[in-house]
Amino acid sequence: MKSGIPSLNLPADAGLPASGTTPAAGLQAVLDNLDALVYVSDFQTHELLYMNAYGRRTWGNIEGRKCWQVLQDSDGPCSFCTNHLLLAEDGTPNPPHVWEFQNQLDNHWYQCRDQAIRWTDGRLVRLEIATDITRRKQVELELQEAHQQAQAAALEDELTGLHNRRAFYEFGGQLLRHAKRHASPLTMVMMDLDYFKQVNDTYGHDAGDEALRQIARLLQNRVRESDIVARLGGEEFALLLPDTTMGEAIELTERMLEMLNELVIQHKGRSIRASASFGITRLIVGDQTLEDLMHRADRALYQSKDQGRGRVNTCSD
Ligand SMILES: Nc1nc2c(ncn2[C@@H]2O[C@H](COP(=O)(O)OP(=O)(O)OP(=O)(O)O)[C@@H](O)[C@H]2O)c(=O)[nH]1
Repeated sequence: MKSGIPSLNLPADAGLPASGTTPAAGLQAVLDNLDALVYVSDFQTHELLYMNAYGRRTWGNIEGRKCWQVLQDSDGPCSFCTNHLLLAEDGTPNPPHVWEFQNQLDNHWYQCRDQAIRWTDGRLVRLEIATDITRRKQVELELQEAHQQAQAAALEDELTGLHNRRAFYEFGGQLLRHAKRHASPLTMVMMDLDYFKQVNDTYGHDAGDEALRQIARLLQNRVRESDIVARLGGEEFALLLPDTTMGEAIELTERMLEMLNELVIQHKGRSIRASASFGITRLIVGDQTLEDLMHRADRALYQSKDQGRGRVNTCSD
């Protein structure tokens, strides 16, 4: 089929340049000078019936070719084809469908207005008008990325890379709701380093920071991917362990204490040792919020401190 639109049969008073040109030639000039792709394809066969100069410059010749061959270089109709959205159930045209997508051939982003129209021979065909929105899309994507980074940063403890207090509440709340809904076990471990002030006073604040980083790594390496490890602030850490019974949590915590006691932190040629006190609790009937568990875990933690530090206590009611 020949490209072009001379057969649109527009009336002479169609509001197009009149002097020295036909309406069809004027319309052709308008379409070929548009800063947008305009094409028409057959609904059934996908054969391209028309493409303006903008489209042909980018995607080439359309003679005897289908839209998916010219515009996407694919082996068959595109999975994202919108043809089915352009006609109502009774077969009449729907209002234009407007959407955005990235073209596989030139990698540009386009805003597309797709519409079913009557072609010159009376059949309904697909008309698409697509404008290049790549620059706007790039800005949008950069903003989105910056937003995601800011969101991630807002949930991360800057010193250790663990979750921060805010993330602990946010993700912990989700784990709590899940555990309550499925009646599955959930345990919480609170940990507070012992005599950490002495580490700072003896070795300096930098050394204290390094100790916090290495201890954070030790905790993170001991837990499962589904567990939450957070630095709540200062030298206080918390773990939330889904699908973990009290017995399993005690075993894990005692192992952590052992490893912590064995850990030798090297900083500027000096060896630093650390220890911690722990408090463990589990989800019990009646718990509504994360704070309910935190209060009990804290009680157990302070018992560990009172009893001389470097130990594990539990509180289940
Ligand atoms: N280096 C470093 N030190 C911190 C940080 N946050 C809190 N600290 C220190 O942690 C110490 C906490 O001291 P305390 O609350 O007295 O507790 P502690 O010395 O660990 O004693 P107990 O908890 O009673 O065993 C203080 O010296 C804080 O300055 C941090 O981000 N970096």
